[in-house]
Amino acid sequence: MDDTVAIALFRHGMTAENKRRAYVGWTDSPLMPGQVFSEIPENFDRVYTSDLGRCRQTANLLFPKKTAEVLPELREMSFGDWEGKTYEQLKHDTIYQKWLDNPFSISPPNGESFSAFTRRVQKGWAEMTTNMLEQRVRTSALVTHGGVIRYLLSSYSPEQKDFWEWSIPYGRGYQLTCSSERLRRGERCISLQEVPLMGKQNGSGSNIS
Ligand SMILES: Cc1cc2ncn([C@H]3O[C@H](COP(=O)(O)O)[C@@H](O)[C@H]3O)c2cc1C
Repeated sequence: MDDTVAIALFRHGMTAENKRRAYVGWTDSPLMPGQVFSEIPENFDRVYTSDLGRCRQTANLLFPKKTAEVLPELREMSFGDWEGKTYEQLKHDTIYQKWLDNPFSISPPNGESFSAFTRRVQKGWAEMTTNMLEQRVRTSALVTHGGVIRYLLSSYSPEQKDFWEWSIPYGRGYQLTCSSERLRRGERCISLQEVPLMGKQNGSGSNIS
């Protein structure tokens, strides 16, 4: 019996805030107009999404026939007072400079610490995978954010790369194939591949996060 489960992780399409390279965590920002996503050839049993509008919007464009299940725990890290600000606007801020040197131990003012963020994402991942295993879902797609995907790949991909080593293009997906048993135990998956998209998506191909 095939005991594997596939989970494809998609980053949302580019937003205006992404384009001006502002920090956007919990701030909502609609997708840039005119982005065309081709339909995904794979027929996913289930679609999950972060609760933020840019992800819900992308989930609707990628999977127009499916109702996505919303997982608020899989939203991006909160940048607190820095939300909507760019590097140029923040570069003279001493806390920001310290954070750039060590984003895993310094927190943005009124934002989330990296450890609070990863605890929350782990909770969301556990909720999603438990739901998949209980309901015998074999293939699912999760539409989420750059930071969340980096963290999930650095934790669950068989390839052991650090958080910053992954490049996460807008609107593209990475598919993890996992054994049910390892997934249940919270262990690494067994393979990782890029999800091939049919056609092309405007505004993709950039790795800016
Ligand atoms: C530790 C950490 C450092 C970051 N530096 C930039 N981003 C990135 O996070 C956001 C990516 O989210 P989205 O995919 O919704 O566009 C970007 O705004 C960018 O600021 C970070 C994210 C994290 C977790």
